[in-house]
Amino acid sequence: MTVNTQPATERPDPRAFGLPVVEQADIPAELRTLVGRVHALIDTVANTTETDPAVLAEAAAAVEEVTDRLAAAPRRQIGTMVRRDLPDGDSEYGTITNIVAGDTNPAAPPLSLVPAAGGGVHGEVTLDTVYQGPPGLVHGGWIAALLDQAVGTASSLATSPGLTARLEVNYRRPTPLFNPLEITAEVERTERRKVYVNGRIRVNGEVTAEATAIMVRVEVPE
Ligand SMILES: CCCCCCCCCC(=O)SCCNC(=O)CCNC(=O)[C@H](O)C(C)(C)COP(=O)(O)OP(=O)(O)OC[C@H]1O[C@@H](n2cnc3c(N)ncnc32)[C@H](O)[C@@H]1OP(=O)(O)O
Repeated sequence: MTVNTQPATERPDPRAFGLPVVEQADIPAELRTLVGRVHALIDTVANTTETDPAVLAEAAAAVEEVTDRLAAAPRRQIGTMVRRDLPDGDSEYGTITNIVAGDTNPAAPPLSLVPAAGGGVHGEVTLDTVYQGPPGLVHGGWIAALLDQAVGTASSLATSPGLTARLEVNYRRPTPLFNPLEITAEVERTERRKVYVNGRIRVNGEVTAEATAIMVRVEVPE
């Protein structure tokens, strides 16, 4: 039982599987601004107390008009990947619309995970009411989603990309909205294609949720 690390150069290039790759640096700043404003729109619509039918109808028409204008351009191919440079000089691929970490997904927080000094990955994210479950708290499914992303990224960077076969989440304390969530994960051991990974979310240094996972590395045809 050893932790087998694999250099980034041996990771499969998504283009070999017919998946387009976008360089993160090539995503237009204006698209990033649009993504941020649409996220703010989601949060605002979810929380508005506006009841004037005329105001609401006008807003819906304005959103429809913008949607139609953007829909005039072709949609991205499903499975489009983004290549990101990491601070340690390594790089990673992720799906560009990933619901947790996707650069162009307005519904994503987004969570950015980078290699941690002591091994594994870490990231920080603050969630608004878009992710609310119980009053003032992060939805349990979203806690699992954050942890799934963290264990998946830790496994991918330490070995090679895989799919989550098993994810067990222990919800120890409520995870609050509007507080920085510190997310960490690291590989414990590998057995053939199975990668055993642990992850956790901390708020003010206290663990609110932790996960154990088995990732199964995808087989890359020779
Ligand atoms: C930088 C990029 C970072 C990306 C991060 C992304 C994070 C997000 C990750 C996800 O959300 S993935 C989406 C959710 N997961 C899935 O949809 C996976 C669905 N399941 C499958 O596709 C297959 O079941 C799976 C690929 C997991 C395994 O099928 P395989 O046919 O490839 O594996 P196989 O059955 O040959 O088993 C290989 C080993 O894994 C073990 N295994 C398979 N499924 C298991 C399971 N469910 N639990 C425990 N072990 C399992 C199996 O016993 C065996 O162990 P041994 O080597 O000891 O014989």
